[in-house]
Amino acid sequence: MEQITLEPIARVSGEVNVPGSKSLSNRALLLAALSEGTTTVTNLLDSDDIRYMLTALEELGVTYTLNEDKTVCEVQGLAGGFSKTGRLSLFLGNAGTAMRPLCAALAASDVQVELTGEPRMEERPIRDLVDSLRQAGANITYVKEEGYPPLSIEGKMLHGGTIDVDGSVSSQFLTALLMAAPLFGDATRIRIKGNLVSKPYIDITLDTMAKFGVMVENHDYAEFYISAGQRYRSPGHFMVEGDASSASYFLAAGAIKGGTVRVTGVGKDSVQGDIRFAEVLEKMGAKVTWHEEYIEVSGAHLKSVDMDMNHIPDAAMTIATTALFAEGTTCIRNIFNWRVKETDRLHAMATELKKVGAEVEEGDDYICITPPTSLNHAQIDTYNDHRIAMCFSLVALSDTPVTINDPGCTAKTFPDYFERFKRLYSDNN
Ligand SMILES: O=C(O)C1=C[C@@H](OP(=O)(O)O)[C@@H](O)[C@H](O)C1
Ligand SMILES: C=C(OP(=O)(O)O)C(=O)O
Repeated sequence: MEQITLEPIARVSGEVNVPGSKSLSNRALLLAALSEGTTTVTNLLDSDDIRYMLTALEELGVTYTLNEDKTVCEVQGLAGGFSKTGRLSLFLGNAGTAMRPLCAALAASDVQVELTGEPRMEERPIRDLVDSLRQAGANITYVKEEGYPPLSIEGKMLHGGTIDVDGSVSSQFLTALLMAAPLFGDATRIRIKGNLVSKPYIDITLDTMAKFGVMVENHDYAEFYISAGQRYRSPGHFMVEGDASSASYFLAAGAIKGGTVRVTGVGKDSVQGDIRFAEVLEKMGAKVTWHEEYIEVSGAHLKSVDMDMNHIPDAAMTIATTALFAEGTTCIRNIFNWRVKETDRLHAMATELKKVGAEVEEGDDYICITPPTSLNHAQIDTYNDHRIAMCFSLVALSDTPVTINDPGCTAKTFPDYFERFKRLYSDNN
């Protein structure tokens, strides 16, 4: 197994431009494919999750060209759903933003397809989405275990109407329904059951749909209405913002060992909820400058926080390792769905934080972290979870090295993370 050891880092400062947002890249590619007209997507993320979407679209008959560094993609829209004869099998790795939205769009298309993924994808729930699509008439069956991929889909015209969806496990189910709704035969009313999690991702969905010409009525995140007859139309050009979750590691580094770190590619008006990670750093005592073009963080004495972080589930993991540098006990609450992502993140984070010496309380839906007086040098297991690899790189901002097992797992969303992280301190140490 590959490993990387980061030696203690005395100081960080400088500017980092983060790669394109995973959430926006996969939404834009799918909607460009369903649109009338050609869309040029720029600042596209080049990572595993996006490659799975691109490969699936190609196999579904979508024509596109990619530039050399794969950050510009010109997509010829289909002006409606997918249509392909013969049975297809599409492998989607562990990309939730490909599996869930494609499931809905394909259920409403003229295709016969099996959706498969990595072993962990077969443990990630999808029942709430399948149940809601079945209300619209979808024909989807579970190939192995009930409620989980792989899925066999006999696509057909879905009727829309009133659909209930449980939003308490993943917002991606609602995102998938919303994006597919313009393919349905009728107007669609979506009613949310349970407490909708990760709400800001719905804002990303609605904003992207609006850029592709489809308007959704949002009744306080409890009910959504998509009127009949709306069709996706290419905006011509779609610029993907930098990834706000990827920004969190650099911003946290600035708060812990700045100097000042400026992250460009995302700014105060970003559509991504994860920019609110910087508000948590502010609460912990860091100085944050919010600009249209960048977010900048300077180091300070950090103190603990006790917060509901349901709105920033991905960036909240970065708070768990930032907590190692804060005075007092930090609690991250209302994060039950950490357990159904790339790994059981609640348990994995608790296990790895204990290895570096932290005192950790792992609750059903929360984690509390009390830092030790000095950190241990540990080998961090990453469970094929890119975010565990990235957030534990922050341990090197102490006076102890850190060894990260399988650092290549960052390829899911940030293939050259460790090179970019090193650039922040190689000029300063
Ligand atoms: O819609 C999206 O782009 C995402 C939604 C979130 O998932 P949940 O809604 O399952 O929390 C987030 O964790 C994931 O990385 C991306
Ligand atoms: C939860 C994540 O991914 P996915 O889009 O596969 O759900 C993530 O990137 O942290």
